[in-house]
Amino acid sequence: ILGGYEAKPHLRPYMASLQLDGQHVCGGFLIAEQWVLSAAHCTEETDGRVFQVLLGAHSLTEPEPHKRLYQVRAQFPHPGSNIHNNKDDLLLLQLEEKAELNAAVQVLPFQREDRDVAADTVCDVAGWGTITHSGRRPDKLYQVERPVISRDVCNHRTRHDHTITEKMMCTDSRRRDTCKGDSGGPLVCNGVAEGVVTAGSRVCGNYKKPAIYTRIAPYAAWIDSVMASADG
Ligand SMILES: CC(C)CC(=O)Nc1cccc(-c2cccc(CN)c2)c1
Repeated sequence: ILGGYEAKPHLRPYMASLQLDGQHVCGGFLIAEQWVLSAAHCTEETDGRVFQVLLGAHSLTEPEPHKRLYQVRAQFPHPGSNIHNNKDDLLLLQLEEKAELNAAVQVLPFQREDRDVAADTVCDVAGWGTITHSGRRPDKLYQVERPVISRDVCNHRTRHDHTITEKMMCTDSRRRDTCKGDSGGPLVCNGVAEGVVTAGSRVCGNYKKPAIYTRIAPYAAWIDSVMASADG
């Protein structure tokens, strides 16, 4: 998160850190007791290894009462996701067991009504992604508030040049922005997860490249079907 600030500990009890060998790779969030939603492109540099999911954390390294690392039983990237574009950039992770819910571990509801969030709506996004242009990685969760910008503005030739589909949304990226390691985290508007951070042009804090999110509502049926099929 660029231009943001340290979050209040455990006020975002749905936040997950997707880790490999104890290293934070991407964000994610708890959408059901045994399910975390993240971004498919987070699996690009894992060469087939399965993530571990840290829940209940504020600091990535310090011991905290409700902090717990969960094994992942299965990972389900959206079938339409690919490395060449940001389309269908969603990843469902089934935990090895149901997460123990408590003050620091809670589910976040996601938007099921497929309607655009109005431009200028101020939403918030959090993550353990880089907090400086030089790539400094924080130990604590950071957050930032960002206004939604219209798809027309985001699709302007000088911005994302008509690559933003109706299943994506954008927020202003002037100075304050998402960055490497924030992918997979939720864009929360009025207490509901409306989007999932995607890397997009992989630049950060440049107003010409607004932050891009996969809108969740268009994928509600896919999410429900995967959870139902795998839960048995
Ligand atoms: C395997 C993956 C972690 C590789 C990857 O995603 N790299 C990477 C590099 C630079 C910026 C970003 C990035 C993320 C989220 C939002 C944005 C743009 N606001 C950029 C992402």
